[in-house]
Amino acid sequence: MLKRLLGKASPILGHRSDWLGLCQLCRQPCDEQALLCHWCLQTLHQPLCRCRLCAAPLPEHIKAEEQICGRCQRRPPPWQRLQVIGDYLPPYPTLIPRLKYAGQILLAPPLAHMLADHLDLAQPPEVILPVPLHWWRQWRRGFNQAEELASTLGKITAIPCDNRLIQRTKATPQQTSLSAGQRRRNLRGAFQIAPHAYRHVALLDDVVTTGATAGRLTRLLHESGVERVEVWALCRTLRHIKPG
Ligand SMILES: O=P(O)(O)OC[C@H]1O[C@H](OP(=O)(O)OP(=O)(O)O)[C@H](O)[C@@H]1O
Repeated sequence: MLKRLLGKASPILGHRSDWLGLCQLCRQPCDEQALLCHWCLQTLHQPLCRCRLCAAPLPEHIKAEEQICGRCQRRPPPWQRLQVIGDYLPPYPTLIPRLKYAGQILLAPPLAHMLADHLDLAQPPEVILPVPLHWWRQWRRGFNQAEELASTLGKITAIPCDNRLIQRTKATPQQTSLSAGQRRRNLRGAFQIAPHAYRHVALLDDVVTTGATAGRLTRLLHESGVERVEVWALCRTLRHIKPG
């Protein structure tokens, strides 16, 4: 139903030929390669100073090495860093569902460019690992939004992507419809990690909400020998991420 509604509300944007030369947000004519006009692109930017662990916004004057919020100092999440563009605030609640549920995969490259602009790559990971979908959901959707983002991000950063290391072996209900506790339980036994030799990885998802997905995968990656897991996502929600 949601797919059908979003499909009607917004034009299909699966191929460059589908684009009518209008900004995908304000519908004004626009020449931008980014599919968004100059003004709407500005609304995608968010402040850069954020907690290194949960990406909550912090005052600008805090030094980089001290950028850990009070909550994360008390109860740190399992990953070593969370990097996002910003909070899940407009226009992201418009753009991300269009990408995922209305098949507008041409939105992935401009969103990946925006994320790249917000990443600190002083210590780059060896590999980008997009969070996988179960094959059945990927087949129904026609693509995996995280793989689409990873593909562009890999080209921009020159960091290779590995779409096969993590397998989603269990078809679980969507996280979106569940409470925080249900989200954690929902993912039990959902993923498998293939043998590898990575030590520092970036796990890429579209959104981090409670952190259940990123947390589950971080633990599995640590168990498989990874020492440093960075989580990269377009957005985080404003609720505090639960450590486990
Ligand atoms: O931080 P969390 O609370 O785990 O929530 C975030 C996850 O929820 C969404 O996926 P969902 O399972 O809804 O599937 P989707 O890709 O079909 O939207 C999103 O793509 C993340 O993977």
